[in-house]
Amino acid sequence: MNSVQAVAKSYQLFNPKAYLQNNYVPPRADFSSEQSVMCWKLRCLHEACAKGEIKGHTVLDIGSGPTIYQLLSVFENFDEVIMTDFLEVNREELRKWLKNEPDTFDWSPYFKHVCKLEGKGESWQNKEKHFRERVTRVIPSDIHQPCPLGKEFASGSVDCLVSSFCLEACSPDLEAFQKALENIVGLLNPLGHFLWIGALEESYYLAGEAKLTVVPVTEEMVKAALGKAKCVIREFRTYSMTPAMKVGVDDVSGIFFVWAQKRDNK
Ligand SMILES: C[S@@+](CC[C@H](N)C(=O)[O-])C[C@H]1O[C@@H](n2cnc3c(N)ncnc32)[C@H](O)[C@@H]1O
Ligand SMILES: O=[N+]([O-])c1ccc2c(c1)CN[C@@H](CO)C2
Repeated sequence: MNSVQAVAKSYQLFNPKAYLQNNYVPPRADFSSEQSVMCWKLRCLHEACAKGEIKGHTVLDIGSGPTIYQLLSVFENFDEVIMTDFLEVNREELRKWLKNEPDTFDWSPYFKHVCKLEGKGESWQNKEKHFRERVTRVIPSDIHQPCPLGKEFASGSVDCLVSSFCLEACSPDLEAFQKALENIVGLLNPLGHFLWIGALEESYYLAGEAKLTVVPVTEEMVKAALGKAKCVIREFRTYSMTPAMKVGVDDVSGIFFVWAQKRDNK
């Protein structure tokens, strides 16, 4: 078994509901405090999307997991949203939520917060309804394949890429991290936009029975990786985890937010 296969094996124990409880409820998702890491992430995504440049037909989310927050500011500027993950348990969790089935995660605080950020007076129920309508596919992905979505998706077939906490959490080492970045950027049209959130200097995280190994990356390493992947950085922001945000489910030091654009291949 090679190192990529070992990572895939470790994910067999990944528990979506435990993962959501570890990271997407207070204190990390405390909407009463602007200092919470989730308020920071949603602010970064909102401010980048509010500039009006990030728009087109298809936005693709790589390594969605069981979460949707990463798309709540970007989705309205696109005709279709494609969500993807390596694990069927995560794709099933997303499908159940999209069909409004019982016993799924309550994302309403997130919709309320994004409506507040946008300040358009839109009801959160309306935004939630629109989101459910806009997600057209929930399909498998594997960032370690040259064609992460399989042969159907030719290179340069999407207008915007989103990925949050995936590349560093699924790559055994920096070389695999770099190759995975180039694999997913290959899906992006030239001049397409890339909204990327990730963990800084993290070596592990927990998701129920699963203890996942993370390749620790620094701000400089992420910036260098983007340059090698022929992406121009439009914005790079970081958040340092405060003691209140350190809840014992990982050893993450900080979070990065990148708005990047794929270079034109002319
Ligand atoms: C830390 S979770 C991130 C989930 C979500 N995007 C978020 O922001 O919390 C990492 C995700 O990557 C997925 N994953 C693991 N190996 C992968 C691979 N080879 N290709 C794509 N996704 C993978 C896992 O199933 C998991 O959902
Ligand atoms: O602070 N957070 O909001 C937050 C959310 C998700 C994740 C982290 C931190 C750190 N670990 C990653 C997996 O590598 C997942």
